[in-house]
Amino acid sequence: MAAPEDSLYLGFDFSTQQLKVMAIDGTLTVVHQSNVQFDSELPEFKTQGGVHIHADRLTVTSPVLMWIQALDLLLDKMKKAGFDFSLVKALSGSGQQHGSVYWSTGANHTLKHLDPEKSLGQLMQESFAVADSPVWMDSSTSPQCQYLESTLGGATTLADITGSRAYERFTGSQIAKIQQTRPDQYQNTERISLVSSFAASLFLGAYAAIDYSDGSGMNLLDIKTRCWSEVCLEATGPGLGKLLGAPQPSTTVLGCVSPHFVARHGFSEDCRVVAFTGDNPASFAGMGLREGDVALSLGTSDTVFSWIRDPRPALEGHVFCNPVDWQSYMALLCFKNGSLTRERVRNECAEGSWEVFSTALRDTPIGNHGNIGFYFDVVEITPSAVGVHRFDRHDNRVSGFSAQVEVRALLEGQFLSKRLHAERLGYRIIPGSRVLATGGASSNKDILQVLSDVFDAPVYTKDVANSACLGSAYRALHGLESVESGVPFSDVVKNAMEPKLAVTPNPRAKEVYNQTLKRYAELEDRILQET
Ligand SMILES: O=C(CO)[C@@H](O)[C@H](O)CF
Repeated sequence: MAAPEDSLYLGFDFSTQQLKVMAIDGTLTVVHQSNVQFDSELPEFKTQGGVHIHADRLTVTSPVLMWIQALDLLLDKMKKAGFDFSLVKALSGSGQQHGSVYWSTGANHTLKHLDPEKSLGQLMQESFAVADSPVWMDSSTSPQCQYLESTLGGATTLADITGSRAYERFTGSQIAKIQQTRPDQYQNTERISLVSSFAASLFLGAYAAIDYSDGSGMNLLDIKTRCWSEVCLEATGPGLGKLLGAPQPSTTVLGCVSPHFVARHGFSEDCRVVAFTGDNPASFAGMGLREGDVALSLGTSDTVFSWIRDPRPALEGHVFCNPVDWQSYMALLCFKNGSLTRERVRNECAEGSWEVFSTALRDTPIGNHGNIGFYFDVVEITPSAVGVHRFDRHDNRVSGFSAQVEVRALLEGQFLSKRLHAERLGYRIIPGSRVLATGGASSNKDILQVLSDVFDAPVYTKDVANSACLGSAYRALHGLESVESGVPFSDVVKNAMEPKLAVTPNPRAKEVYNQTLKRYAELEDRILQET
């Protein structure tokens, strides 16, 4: 039996700007990392931030052959660094969500007969009916979104089935646009993959299934039956079910790595390929979330992941099948007004100093004397609103707060919004619930104290750089072990770097914020009606 440190597990992340890889051993220790930056290392594709923004400023694509050549480059880099591929027992990965790849007729045969004497870039030049894959930054498919929602009977019906209302970046509308505007290329397509299942297909040497979790980001999968929704397929394009193949659980071991990788790079022929998934589901796995947990990534925009068992899809946010527990779900909410808004208020109300900002939080009471603020410097995603709106304890609009009250109103408002919208999607604070905070603001304990008080839960911090890669490597290990023993993911990662307890909620906070949350929801509705 190989010692744990002699067995390696790989996690790849085909993200927007780069291709990354992380290797862990059987003790979950990271033993190797590498990456390929698309713009600088594959300049012949002339991308900016890994994409091409077209003249209409709405269409955004990435060259699929760039992703393929990046994989050739990355594996060569690893070999030059002395990485021993023969120790890899399983690999998995992730891809930017919603992007789509259109394999041309005959590509499956090419995948099954990859000459190890040649690179993937040389072998797959003619394998794609669409050279420029639409990616998640595209917003050119509003007509297709409107058609899909109206065909389904409205946004709410579509959200109830697929976990989200129609979004321009979601794959269903992107496929519909290709079919309508490039019928010859659609006709020459024998398979459609997501970026995640496209990457898995390269390693597998055959078309890989779309997994339930990343498939939830297409407006095509019924997230309760985990099958394609026939009505959504019919509203999108002819013969689409056959082109997509059947979706599979995210824990599926798809098979062994293609002979191309054995002969060309020295992989073991027994190395298993575990289904790839979306970057956010992979990050969810990398953070080691468990039922009742909610994770906040506090960055330029703030992202909220929560583990939910009973989903309540809404017109905001997204419910995806859970990548590590096929009977559960994960919710994803995006908030555009994040750190830039926090920095603006720090500059205007705290002399540009985080220390003065923290003092303001320590010197103002829980509940902020009933003052509530909404700070949408740019058009917010959740909810769709804009502008700064302030209310006093009697729900009267006011034009301003004192500097210290403004600082607390900003943070209470941002965290009340996150709790309100997460609960609307089905998140529930249960005994043992944890808030996991990552990103820049998670280093400020006074900010975390407000977060802990609003959620009435302890806040932990965890350095989750490259969480999508790490989550993919964990999933590779779990996929292999679950075949042999059915062990749950949480058992496989239980020795992973435990998050660090940062703060616990003030006992008085629960009563205050349960009341404030109701007022916040009513005032948000008022803003939405007025604007
Ligand atoms: O569109 C998104 C999620 O819905 C983005 O987070 C992409 O997954 C980034 F690749």
